[in-house]
Amino acid sequence: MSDDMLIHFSSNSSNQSDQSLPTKIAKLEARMAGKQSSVTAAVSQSQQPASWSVATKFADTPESLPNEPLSSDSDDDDNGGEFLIQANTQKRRKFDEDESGLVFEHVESVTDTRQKIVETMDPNKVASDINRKKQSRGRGYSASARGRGSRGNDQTKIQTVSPPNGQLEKDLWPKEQLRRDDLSLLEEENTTLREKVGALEEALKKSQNLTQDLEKELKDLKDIEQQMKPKRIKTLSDLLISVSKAERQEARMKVRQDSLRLGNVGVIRAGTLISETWEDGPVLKDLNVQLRNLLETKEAIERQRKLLKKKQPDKGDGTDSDNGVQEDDSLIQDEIYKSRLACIKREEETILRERDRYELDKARLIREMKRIRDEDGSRFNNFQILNHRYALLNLLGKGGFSEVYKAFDLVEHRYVACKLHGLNAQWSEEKKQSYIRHAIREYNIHKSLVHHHIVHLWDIFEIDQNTFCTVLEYCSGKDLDAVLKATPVLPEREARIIIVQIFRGLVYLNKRAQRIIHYDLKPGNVLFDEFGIAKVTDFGLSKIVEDDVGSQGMELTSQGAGTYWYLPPECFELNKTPLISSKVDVWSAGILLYQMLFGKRPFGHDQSQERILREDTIIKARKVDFPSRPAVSNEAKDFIRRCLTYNQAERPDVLTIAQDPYLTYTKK
Ligand SMILES: Nc1ncnc2c1ncn2[C@@H]1O[C@H](COP(=O)(O)OP(=O)(O)OP(=O)(O)O)[C@@H](O)[C@H]1O
Repeated sequence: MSDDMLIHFSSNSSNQSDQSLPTKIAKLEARMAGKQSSVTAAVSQSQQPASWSVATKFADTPESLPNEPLSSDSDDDDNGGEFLIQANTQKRRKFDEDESGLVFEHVESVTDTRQKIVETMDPNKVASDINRKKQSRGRGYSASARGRGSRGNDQTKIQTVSPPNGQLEKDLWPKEQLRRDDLSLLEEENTTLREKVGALEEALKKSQNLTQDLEKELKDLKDIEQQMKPKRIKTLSDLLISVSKAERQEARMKVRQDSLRLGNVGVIRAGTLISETWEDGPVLKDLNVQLRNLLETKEAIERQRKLLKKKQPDKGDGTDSDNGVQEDDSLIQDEIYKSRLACIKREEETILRERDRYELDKARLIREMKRIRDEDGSRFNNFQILNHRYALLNLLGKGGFSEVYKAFDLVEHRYVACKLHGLNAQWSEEKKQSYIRHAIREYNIHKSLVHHHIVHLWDIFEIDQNTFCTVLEYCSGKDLDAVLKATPVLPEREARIIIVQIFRGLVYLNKRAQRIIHYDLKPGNVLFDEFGIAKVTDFGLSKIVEDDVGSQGMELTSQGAGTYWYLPPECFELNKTPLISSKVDVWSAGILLYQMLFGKRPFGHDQSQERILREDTIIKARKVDFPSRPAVSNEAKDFIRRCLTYNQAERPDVLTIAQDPYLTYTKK
């Protein structure tokens, strides 16, 4: 603040607009010089604080000025003024010193006063207020200083023109006047500031009250929210439950309707043995009847054609014209039979296609029936809320040791898939522990994976001694297994984009610091989200590739696990412990692509797992053959050949094959 004041003062002293003032004073002094003592001139001079700089300028050049007093006759001359000022130089210097001291006194007193005010005020608000005030005061002060300056000039004029009595005493008058002016100004400012401080304190008090009110309101709202939370959760889960119940009802109704058409599972008793068998529904029976009818018609027509051929007259019998007419007729008749046979063939093809569709519908129906039966038999089918946040809804499917439920995360407000791992109560403690260790290992691998083409694992928790749950990203689309059951052959374009996404996920697994071999890539482990994005899941058999693994790969410790149609020959090596690498996944992906394009697996398609092992099907899988239909591009076939390279050393690994042109898309 004192700096500020100094700036005012210095700017006040330097911003003198009336440069002619010293000249005027000098003239007056010169006029008076002859009649009055030089003291008067000094008084006039000292009354001009506003003209320091100019005075100093003059004082700086004393040698250029003559020393003798000038006559009043010559005082109209500008130079005359200069001479007089020169004569008063010493006095002026003294005044300058005094005035400077005075100014600094004022500055200090102003600084002190403002300091006291500041101390009584709120530091932040007041600081800004004072800043604002400083600026306005700065402006005001300058103006008043200028005002003072001009008043000083006026006084100078008055004094000069009609000097007051006792001129020597009047030497001190301007200083006193200045002090009084400043003091009254400061008092004025002080009062204003006090008023403002009062107003600010009032405002502060109000805002403090307001803050208190708002804090209380916030607390009340939080309390209400806390009270409402269980209600909200209840409402939400009730809604979810009613939707799920409706879905369950609809699913069962659809199964009932479909089974009326497609068939049902019946029970057969053979002594004490009860087994289930599929009983075809009327749709298949109808189709079969139609096929049989068509076959009978076809046979009848064939018979007619044979008869016609027999009836055809030998050439040369009868008249030419008769022969000609008969020949014409029989040709037409034969053409009619042929046309009818072609029509029957088309009808047959349509019915056969319908029968294929029936088989797919039947498989889907059996799958859905099984799901419903599993859901009905599940102990988690009564809409429980697990871990205080996951509302279990409907069963998605049942695996070897687990049930997967669609669920709703009441905290994150999103659908999830809850995989409930149940330990068999009959298992030994050792087996249970081994299963848990295995699941924890899977969890630890899976939870660290965050990628667009890998199903995300959100959570894991224990339900009871024999059950725990993993919470996964929910994929509302079908899995690839279900897709291929419904449509065994996919158009190449669709198959290609699926395999591209699977490789993206695999590349991610191989670019991490801790590389991972999935080891169980199969259609059931490729899921689709609502947008059709393919995601790899199930890391139950995955292997972490340790850093010190050699170029040939790591030892396969869990030989025998996995789904044999999709595993490469090295996994069936019996003479030594197999060494495996990401090339296992490359082989599996090649099988997947083949299956999507041709509707079957290239090796051991119709064989059971046990038969594949027994007959060394994969160990013999040295060459891949492609059916002639459906038509598939050579690029796709070459890519599959590269993936299914028998020799592990020659087969590309994931990062190498990821560069393959078949997996890259460029704008055409
Ligand atoms: N994240 C998920 N989102 C949606 N559906 C899922 C999810 N995970 C699994 N499913 C579905 O749940 C069903 C059972 O899955 P699970 O992984 O337990 O079965 P599986 O792979 O057939 O069995 P296993 O793991 O014993 O081989 C499958 O139909 C699968 O499509």
